[in-house]
Amino acid sequence: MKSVERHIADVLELVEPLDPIELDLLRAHGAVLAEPVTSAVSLPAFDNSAMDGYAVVADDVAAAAPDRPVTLPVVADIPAGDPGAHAIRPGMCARIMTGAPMPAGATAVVPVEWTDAGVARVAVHRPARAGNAVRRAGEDVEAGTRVLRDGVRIGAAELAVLAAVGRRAVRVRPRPRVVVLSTGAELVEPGDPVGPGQIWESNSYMLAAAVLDAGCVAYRHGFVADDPAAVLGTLEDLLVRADLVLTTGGVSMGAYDVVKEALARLGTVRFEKVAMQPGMPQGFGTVGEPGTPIITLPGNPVSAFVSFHLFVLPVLRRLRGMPPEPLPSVPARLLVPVSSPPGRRSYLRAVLDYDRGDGGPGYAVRPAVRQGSHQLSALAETNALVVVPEEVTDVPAGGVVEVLQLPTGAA
Ligand SMILES: Nc1nc2c(c(=O)[nH]1)N[C@H]1C(S)=C(S)[C@@H](COP(=O)(O)OP(=O)(O)OC[C@H]3O[C@@H](n4cnc5c(N)ncnc54)[C@H](O)[C@@H]3O)O[C@H]1N2
Ligand code: MOO
Repeated sequence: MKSVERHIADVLELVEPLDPIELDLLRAHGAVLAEPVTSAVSLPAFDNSAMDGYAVVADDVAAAAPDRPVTLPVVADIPAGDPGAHAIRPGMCARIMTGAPMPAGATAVVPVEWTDAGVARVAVHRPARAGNAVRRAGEDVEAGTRVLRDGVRIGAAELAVLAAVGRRAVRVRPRPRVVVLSTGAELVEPGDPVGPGQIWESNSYMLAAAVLDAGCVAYRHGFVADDPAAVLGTLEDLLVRADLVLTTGGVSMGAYDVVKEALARLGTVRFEKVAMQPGMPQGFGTVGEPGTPIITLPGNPVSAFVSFHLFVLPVLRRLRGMPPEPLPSVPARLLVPVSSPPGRRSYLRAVLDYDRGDGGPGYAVRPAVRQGSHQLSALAETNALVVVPEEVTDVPAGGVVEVLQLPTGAA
């Protein structure tokens, strides 16, 4: 059987990073920057006040005290947005608001709370040192410096930086578009009545959500019946909107395994067994012209879930122009013993938490009791996968295992 590593390497070969495009700021949210961003200007662009108060010459208020306030005439009123043509001389002050440009000659800002808030004249009852509550030009960003590097995911903070340096649009690798298609004659749309032998379809919902959580666009196609011609026809229709196609079901040894039957004929999709549990039957290749990558995941819901996180997530990262890293992993102490079939690497659904026992700082992990490939309820309660290597069949409680942390939500 094929190793997990070999399969990861093979599916990664399917894709290249998507070509960069120019997107307006809000549309760039969630995309990955495809250029380093340098600021043409300094931020702040001008010296300005950090507080609502009075711009003063610090020496003038050096001796101010509650019982000996210093009173100064207020010669200007400077709101934020003021073009900044004001100046003061020693013995004067200007009322100033947060973000307003410092008047020439002023060396400090006295917050309004340290004064009587006067309008024509103001009594200052606390000294302010030179530079107090003044934000200097360039102290955030100096003109000409790089503010964002190529390859970062554009989230809220990155959008703020882009807007603050005056960018309206930016060059990015867009969110990959992923079509999700389930197959199976037994599948019924959730909420619709189920007849004998039928089940409510869940894989396409799970995968569409996982795709969204991975920062991509998901098109859930629902499901097609167990008919190879229907599968091929549906795929052809969906390719126009896909950077990647994901299917579930129909890849094993069954007499009606339509995905395998339909795609094997094309000669561009390989079906293999990977030495893992769950997720053994896997397929990958391309469909259509010029060849849209396709990954065919097994139909058992837990198998599809685990396979997505091991194989599809790195592919999505590469499409986005990010390093195709695996899930983050940590060592953890097992709270219960586990077993695993020989020759296959097990991925056991588990709850990872801080070690609250005698294990000292670190993690402890409790695998779910229900580890069947069809047992979805346990999956919903877990946040991690315990890895039991191929050559290991038993690990006692207290043993240290590698644990993969599952994503917690939108990325
Ligand atoms: N003789 C063998 N039988 C099986 C083998 C094998 O090696 N030899 N492998 C088993 C393993 S492991 C897996 S995993 C499954 C994979 O089967 P398929 O990918 O062909 O999936 P299906 O047969 O279509 O379905 C399997 C199972 O999952 C349910 N299912 C499928 N799609 C959905 C969906 N969209 N939503 C919810 N549930 C779904 C389906 O009803 C079946 O119960 O094969 C084993 N058999
Ligand atoms: O390998 Mo299958 O994926 O166990 O159920």
